[in-house]
Parts: sequence; structure tokens; C-alpha cells
Amino acid sequence: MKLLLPYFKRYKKDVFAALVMIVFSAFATLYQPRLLQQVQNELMADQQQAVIRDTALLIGLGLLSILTGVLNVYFASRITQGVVSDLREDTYAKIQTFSLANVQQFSSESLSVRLINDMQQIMNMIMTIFMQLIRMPLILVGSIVLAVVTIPRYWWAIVVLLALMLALGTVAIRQMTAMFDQFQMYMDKLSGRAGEFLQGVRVVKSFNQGPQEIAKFNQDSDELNEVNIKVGYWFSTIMPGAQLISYLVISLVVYLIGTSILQHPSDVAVISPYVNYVLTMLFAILIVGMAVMQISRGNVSLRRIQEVMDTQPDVVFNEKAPEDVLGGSIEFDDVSFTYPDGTKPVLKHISFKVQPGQMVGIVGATGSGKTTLAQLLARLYDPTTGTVKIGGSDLRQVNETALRKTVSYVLQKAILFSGTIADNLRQGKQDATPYELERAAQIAQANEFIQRYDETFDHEVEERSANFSGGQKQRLSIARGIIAGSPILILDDSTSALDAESEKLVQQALEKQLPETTTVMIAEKIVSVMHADKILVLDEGRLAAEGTHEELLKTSPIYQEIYQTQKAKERKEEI
Ligand SMILES: Nc1ncnc2c1ncn2[C@@H]1O[C@H](COP(=O)(O)OP(=O)(O)OP(=O)(O)O)[C@@H](O)[C@H]1O
Repeated sequence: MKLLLPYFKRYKKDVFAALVMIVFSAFATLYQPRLLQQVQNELMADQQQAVIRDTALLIGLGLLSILTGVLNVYFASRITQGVVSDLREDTYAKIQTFSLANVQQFSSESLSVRLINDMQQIMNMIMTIFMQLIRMPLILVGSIVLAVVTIPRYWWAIVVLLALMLALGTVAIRQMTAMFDQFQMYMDKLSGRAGEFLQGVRVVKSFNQGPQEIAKFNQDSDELNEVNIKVGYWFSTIMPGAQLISYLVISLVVYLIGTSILQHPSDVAVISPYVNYVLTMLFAILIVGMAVMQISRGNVSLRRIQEVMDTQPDVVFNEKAPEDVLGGSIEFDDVSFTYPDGTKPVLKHISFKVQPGQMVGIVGATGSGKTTLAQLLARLYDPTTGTVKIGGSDLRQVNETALRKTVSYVLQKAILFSGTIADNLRQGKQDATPYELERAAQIAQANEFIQRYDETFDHEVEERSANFSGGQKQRLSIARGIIAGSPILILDDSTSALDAESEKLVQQALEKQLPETTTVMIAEKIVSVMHADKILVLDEGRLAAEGTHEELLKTSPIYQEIYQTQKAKERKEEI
């Protein structure tokens, strides 16, 4: 709840107004039976004037009850929408500061459940607090006092009723609260499963994995359902249980009044308000019980949001450092790296230097650490030991804007967003001119197919870029990387879906049109990087060799082996 206090402060006027409405609404609810009793007495005493006056008062009280009820909903909604919207935005902003390791720690699916489903639970909780939690205890206390005042000698019946209700409520709420944690956990799991399926829908379909995926989804869904049913089971026992207790107590009191009516004839007039107060008490207890449950459910969600807010980003930039572009040189100094959830180092004692404007190729077997090295260069992770420098500055000391302006990273998996082609390219440079769009597209060999669309750069990219081929997506993401004009461009196996001819054209265009850009080219095939100024050969996380293609052919057995194997494979494919 501490997390919400500063947010409530932002809406203090609405909070005050909601509280005033709650007090008036509780007064109207409690005073009605008393006034009704008064009218009954006046009718019996044939006091016409008083009956008219008090009936009018009764109508006024009804209207007050409706008006304050409506205004209470209005202010409670304003507070709820405002607080949750602010909290959601702050949580989202916090997630934006997360490194890849932070995101991995929670899982992206869990973060999206937290942003949507948990926020909904918090919304329900705040609404409940302002609609019920303050109003109902007032009504509860008022009805207890008035029930006791109505027939003081049976005060103990109220105590018995409250004790029984408390026992029932405590057991039920304790059982249900334990299940809310499980509910959110299963929700994360189910969202993860659905997200994975939707992202990999092509793989699932092509490998005919539909039935297996459905079975797995159904199993997770059944687990969630089981928790829900258990919650529902406990929930369904509360209502009849509480009703039974109340009617037993009412029957007992009515029976006792009946047996002593001769000694207390005036008790006839108090039976109706007494029953009314006991029923109001029952209603208030039930609502408070439900509110407590909703709040404990919201608290679980609040704790999950607090976890996000308390997480320290493990890659922190120096925002005081200048935002100017760093230079184009790269230096790895004895860098080793282990993934946060890994046990073995993925990179081991890597040291190398690259001069501005050079083209560097990185080759190595699958899993040798090429992408990891690129991720350290873009500071998606920090090295476990050693330093990475760009333009002579240790990346731990630089400003984030400066780094993003300096390094442009084209990922191994080309990801486009829904919008137009131009929208996607402009993610690289927001104010890119049509000329700049076209130039980047030309270098990436994308211009040809873009010009075939009637709308050219305004052609729509559908969700998950389903209307583009793998090669087209790669070309567009290369263009997006180029357009920023950053001094360092990382291409992580970004031409793998291109035919050999197009790949060559992209390389030639890069060399010719971006001669001052330091290009880091990660590739499976040596032919893709053989013209680079320098090639780094990675082997199980170690830098096995470094040099030009010709030098490596003479000095590096690993490089020779990879090259010969790839050449032999190529020859076989030609035959
Ligand atoms: N996010 C991660 N968490 C834990 N381990 C990871 C993570 N990403 C990669 N790894 C592990 O690190 C090692 C190096 O992976 P990396 O992706 O850097 O290799 P690569 O040389 O780029 O491979 P490929 O050529 O197949 O893309 C692998 O053993 C991989 O399992």
C-alpha cells in the first residue's frame, strides 16, 4: 500500500470529496430504518402532521442516499483511473530502464501480465477501497450500535453473531488469499505459453505441433481453472453461511421477544428496525469480507508491481556524461562474460582493438559467443570482468544517448513493427528525409522491392511483419540500422537470408557509401567477411585468432578448418 500513497496524494481533492460522500451515504443508509420506526410510531399514535413531515424526510434521505452514492462512484472512479494510469506509466517507464538481464529475470510475458492483469486487480482494489471499504465499516459499526440501542437487553446476541461471522470470514479469507498468489503465477505461465505459441506459430504449423501445443495450453489453463474453482468454492460458502448465522440470531431474538412480550409490550414496534439493522449488519459484513478479499488480491498484484519498481537496472548509464557521439574505435580489454542465469563464462579473456572506419568480421561456430560479443558492444549487458571501450571511453562511464547515437545494432532476427516502411526506417532516425530513406534503402538493397509498391515507403507493415519475406525484413532492418549514420554499425548475421549476389551488393555499398563507418559484421560464412580489414575468430568463447583472411589462412588452424569445410560444402552444393 505504501507504493500507492504518493499516487493518492496527487488526487487529494478527489479523495476528500469521495470521503465526504461516503460519510453522507453511510448516514443516509443508517438513519432510514430509525426514521421508518418513527413514522410507524407516529402512525400508531395517529399524528398526521408528523407522519407527513417524516415521510418527506424519508424521501429526502432516499434522494441523499442516491446522490451521494452516484457521486461516490464518480470520485472513486476518478481516483482509480488516475492512480492506476500513473502507476502503469511509471512501471512501464521503469521497465524501459531494464537491461536484457532484468527483463530475462522476470520474463517478458510476466512483465506484460503485470502491466495489464495486475493493474486490473489494483484498479479493482482501489475502487473497492473507495466504494466499500470505508463506507461499509461505518455502516457496520452504526448498525451494531443501533441494533444494540434498539433492544439493549439482547446485546449479547449481537456479540454472538459477530463472533460467528468473524470465525467464518477468517477461515474463508485465509484460504482464498493463499490461492491469489497461485492464480497470478498460473496467469504468467499461461501468458508465456500463449505468447510463445503466437510468436512461433509458423514453426508450430510447419511441424504439425498444433495438437501438442493445444494439450500443453489446456493443461496450464486447467491448472488456472482449478485455482479459480477453489476460490469460487470458498466464495460460495460465505454467503449462505453468513445468512444462516444471521437468521438463527434473528429467530432467537424474535423468540425471546415473543416470550417476554407481556412484560415489554412496546417491543412490537422495535422488531422491524431490529431485523433491519441485523440484516444491514449481515450485508455490511459480507461486503467488507468481499472487499478484504479483493484487497488481498490487489495486494498480491501490488507486491508484484513493487518487485518491478524495486529492481535496480543492472546496466546504469552515466547521465551526467556528455550526449555527444563517441568515436568509431572499439577496444575489448580482457573481457569475460557469464550470463546472469548461466554458470559458465560465454566469453573468456577477449582483447582486441578496431580503428575507426575499419570493417571487422567475426566468425566462429554456432554458440561460440559472437552475438554475446555484439551485445556487450551495444551495452545490452556489462562484462563480468574487463572493459569495453568505444571512442576511448569505458562504456560504464558513458551517457546512454551518446552510446545509442554511436552504435547501431542490426539484430540477428529482423524485427519490424506494425506501421509503414517509413515508420520502421525512421526508428533509426526520427527526422530522416525522403532522400535519406531512399539512400539507406539503396545501400541495404531494399529500394528495388520498395519501389514496386504503389505507396513505396508508405506501404503498410502488418503485425509481426507477416507481409514481408525473411530477406525483405533483413534488408529493411539493415536500412533502419544505416539511416542513423552512426559511426559504428553492427550487423549480426543480418544478411543470412539474402542470396549471395545481394549480400555482395550490400557489402560493396557499405564499403563505398559508408567508408568512415566502423562495421562489425558477424557471419556464419567466411565468404561474407573475407574482405574485412580484420577478422576475429571465436572458439568456445575465446578469441582463437585475429587477422586478415590471407593472414588467418596461413596462421590459424581453426580458421583454415572452417574455411575448408565451408568450401567443400559449397562445392558439393554446386554439384
Ligand atoms: N540470454 C542468454 N542467457 C543464457 N545463456 C545464453 C543467452 N544467450 C546465449 N546464451 C548462451 O551463450 C552462448 C553463446 O551464445 P551466442 O548467441 O553468443 O553464440 P553465437 O556465436 O552468436 O551463436 P550463433 O552463431 O548460433 O548465433 C551459447 O552457449 C548460448 O547458449
